[in-house]
Amino acid sequence: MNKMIDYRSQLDKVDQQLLETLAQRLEINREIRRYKADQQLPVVDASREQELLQNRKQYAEQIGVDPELTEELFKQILAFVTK
Ligand SMILES: C=C(O[C@@H]1C=C(C(=O)O)C=C[C@H]1O)C(=O)O
Repeated sequence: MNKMIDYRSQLDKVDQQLLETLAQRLEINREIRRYKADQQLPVVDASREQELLQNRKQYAEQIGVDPELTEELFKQILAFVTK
């Protein structure tokens, strides 16, 4: 049981880091949204998104993370930040 408490405490810490990293990304997205509005640029850049998804999947594979999970995760983030 001590082992489970230790594992869960490790997960709590990693999840906190994940959320803090997500918060950083979303803040950059907010700045880009303001910049694009000022410059009258379109919110979505489909070719950048395709390139990003390929890069993230490739890097995920390199470090042993499932590429499909990675694709799903980034598609969700991209849909959220461009809606
Ligand atoms: C941030 C941008 O705007 C949108 C959001 C993206 C992102 O969050 O990575 C990528 C492409 C765009 O659809 C950008 O053009 O770089």
